Amino acid sequence: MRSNHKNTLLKVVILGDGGVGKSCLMNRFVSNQFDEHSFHTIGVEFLNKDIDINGDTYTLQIWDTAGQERFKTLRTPFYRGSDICMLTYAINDKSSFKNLQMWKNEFLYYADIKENNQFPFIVIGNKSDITSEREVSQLELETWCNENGITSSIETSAKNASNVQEAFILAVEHWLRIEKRADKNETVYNDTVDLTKKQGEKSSCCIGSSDEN
Ligand SMILES: Nc1nc2c(ncn2[C@@H]2O[C@H](COP(=O)(O)OP(=O)(O)OP(=O)(O)O)[C@@H](O)[C@H]2O)c(=O)[nH]1
Repeated sequence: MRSNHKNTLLKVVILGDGGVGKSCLMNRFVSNQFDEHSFHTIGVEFLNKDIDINGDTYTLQIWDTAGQERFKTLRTPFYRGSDICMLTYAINDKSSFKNLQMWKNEFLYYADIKENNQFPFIVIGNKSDITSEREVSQLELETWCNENGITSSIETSAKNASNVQEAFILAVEHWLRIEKRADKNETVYNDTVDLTKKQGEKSSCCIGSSDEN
């Protein structure tokens, strides 16, 4: 009997300032471990992990990048071909939140993405276990996402494993929504061409876009 089970490989890149917890998030997700004395990443590192969503398997190839400015030339060549981008800050570090815009722009430029509202970004507010030191409110997070057309965001703690699995699932679900919409538009495009084009006539149809993210 043939199975309809699909296996899809997705490249996920994690960006954000040095020290926000990108490596710890990846290690919590992949190995369920947390390192209190995690070293700064130099360049990039990647790990694979499979997750199942609605009966299909997604192999996430997770690229953890160096957040420190001095490693910019080492990390940016790895942005191309990404399927998902996780923009990460720490809830106790306002400046890492303010830098999200810079990270988004850097990613769009080096990944060479033209239609930025069609790309699955997810914003991660890490270190949610230290709320007593909170410098970024949930409202500020929502506002920034709204202003930037981003519909997926979540607060996580790599330390106590809160919402880490959920963040990666949310990211894949976001990717799936965009993928389905692209398929639908393609079908509409093909139907339009087939149904309206008379023989010998040039096609001049265009694909409609949607505000929904
Ligand atoms: N309290 C708390 N500390 C965390 C959490 N995640 C990471 N840390 C700590 O934050 C520090 C930096 O974590 P990393 O994962 O190395 O940060 P990074 O973003 O990968 O840093 P770069 O490699 O320099 O870009 C380490 O001391 C971690 O133990 C968290 O969820 N809560």
